[in-house]
Amino acid sequence: MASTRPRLLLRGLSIGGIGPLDAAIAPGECLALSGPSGAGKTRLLRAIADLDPHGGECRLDDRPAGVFAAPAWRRAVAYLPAEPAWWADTPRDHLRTADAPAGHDRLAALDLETTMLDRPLTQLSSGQRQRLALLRLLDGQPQVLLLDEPTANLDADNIARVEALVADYCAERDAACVWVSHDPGQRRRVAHRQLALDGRGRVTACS
Ligand SMILES: Nc1ncnc2c1ncn2[C@@H]1O[C@H](COP(=O)(O)OP(=O)(O)OP(=O)(O)O)[C@@H](O)[C@H]1O
Repeated sequence: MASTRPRLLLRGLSIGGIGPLDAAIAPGECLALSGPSGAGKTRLLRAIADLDPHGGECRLDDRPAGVFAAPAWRRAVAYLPAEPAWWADTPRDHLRTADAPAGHDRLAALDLETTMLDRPLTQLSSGQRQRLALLRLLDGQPQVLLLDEPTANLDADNIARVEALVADYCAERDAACVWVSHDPGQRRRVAHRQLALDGRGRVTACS
């Protein structure tokens, strides 16, 4: 981690009775977020991405979210939903760097064929779409990744590929990551620190 100034700073973040959450995530650092189903993990990620009204403060490199235009904040602090939405027919329509070397490298890193880029999304498996959604997210070159169970539909080999790609991206770009996972083994593998919510959305444990 190149610097001690937080990439992402959260102060008193709350939404619908969930929180408050305070956290400082350094460049290159990954924070795992866990808690029972319904605890509020998704709502907190959406609050950080400024997708829903919330309380508290989020800062990127010490700049408050309020000084960013909403689309700029959401590009820099990018949220990957557990069930990503698609607005066009094929993966290529969503990927700016599909034909660039970096785009090809990332496809290969996730064991995706380039021919897949032109297939209708409706004809791809949920695991293929989940990996493509991660590529779409990285395409925007975010400084913070908010990952909501990004390997939920994947087998062990592809889980390892996703974990490696995210780790490489964060290390290369000094990006921060908040990774929601129900898998304790995955949280230990990917995260430098962990934070847990109880069933009522309060922070109960940090490590
Ligand atoms: N837009 C919303 N407005 C009000 N309540 C909501 C909204 N979205 C979800 N909820 C509720 O807020 C609580 C937290 O939901 P959330 O999706 O954040 O849980 P989660 O911890 O991500 O769960 P899971 O592990 O099952 O994905 C749940 O009780 C849910 O029903």
